[in-house]
Amino acid sequence: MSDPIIRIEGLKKSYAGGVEALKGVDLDIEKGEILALLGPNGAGKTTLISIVCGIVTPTSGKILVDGHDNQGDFRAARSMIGLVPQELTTDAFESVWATVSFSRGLFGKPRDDRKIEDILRRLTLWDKRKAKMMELSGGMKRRVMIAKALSHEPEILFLDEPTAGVDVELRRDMWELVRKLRADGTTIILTTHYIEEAEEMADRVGVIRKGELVALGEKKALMAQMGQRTLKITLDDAIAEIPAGLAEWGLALEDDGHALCYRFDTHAEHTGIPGLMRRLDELHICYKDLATHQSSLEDIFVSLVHEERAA
Ligand SMILES: Nc1ncnc2c1ncn2[C@@H]1O[C@H](COP(=O)(O)OP(=O)(O)OP(=O)(O)O)[C@@H](O)[C@H]1O
Repeated sequence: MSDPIIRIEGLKKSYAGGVEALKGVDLDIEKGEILALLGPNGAGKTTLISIVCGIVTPTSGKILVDGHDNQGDFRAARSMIGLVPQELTTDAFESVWATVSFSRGLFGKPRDDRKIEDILRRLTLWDKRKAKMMELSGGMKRRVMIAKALSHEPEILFLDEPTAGVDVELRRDMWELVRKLRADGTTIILTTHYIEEAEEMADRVGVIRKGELVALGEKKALMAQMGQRTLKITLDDAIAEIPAGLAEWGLALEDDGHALCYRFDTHAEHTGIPGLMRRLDELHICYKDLATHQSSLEDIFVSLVHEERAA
């Protein structure tokens, strides 16, 4: 495998108040991938992004962006990165065109109107180029934030909660846009609270909890590795409660008593399924369908966050 485009080593951050926002994160980000960082509020996602983008200083640790140390060689490292922050920060009285082209200048890139036009067209903002920021809808403002972040042609784009508070339609538009950017070769790191977003978009998913990266992997592998399966047994006749004779399987009664659900670990030596089927026969509980499904990323995420509460 080629060198990662971003290498994060032993990253720690303690804020002045004593909050340990990152407790030693190691993470390699591959060129061209979409990596989704999931985590509950306050897990440290924004801190991680802000340090990589040079907005927050780490307490310790090292970050290389395409081999450039983001402290020792900050300008080279930062020029490769575009950041779309959570907050929409633009000048209300500026036009879309000025906002985006000014941003390019900030990175010392020579003026290139064709490039700005190209970016605005890709983000379907061309028709709005003369509009003032304050005249735009929330969704358009978000697009301008992305256009700004792309204005200096970065190879890496960080999106901090790109779809927080946007409606479903706009969220799908954003996903489409992110896919297009990836197809053009941009590496994308996004943080999100929406599991659906990670499931839909990401090649790899990282879960951050209390300043630590507690899970990281290819989306499908992560689901297979951490997931459990559920066996759903659809009964001929509904039952009011789970018979005592089935207690050891810890079943759940669903669909108004028409289905029994059994969660099992795919990696366990004994799944418990043969015994369960025998017991159903013994109890004369007849069923008409059996189906299993893999637990979703959401199930995995909820169980990780649950561990946090239990800890
Ligand atoms: N400037 C700051 N000063 C002190 N503490 C901070 C500062 N910024 C963040 N924190 C704390 O660091 C921890 C991590 O915050 P961070 O914003 O990185 O989390 P997050 O995962 O991005 O959360 P969210 O999903 O809510 O955006 C939190 O406990 C937060 O209160």
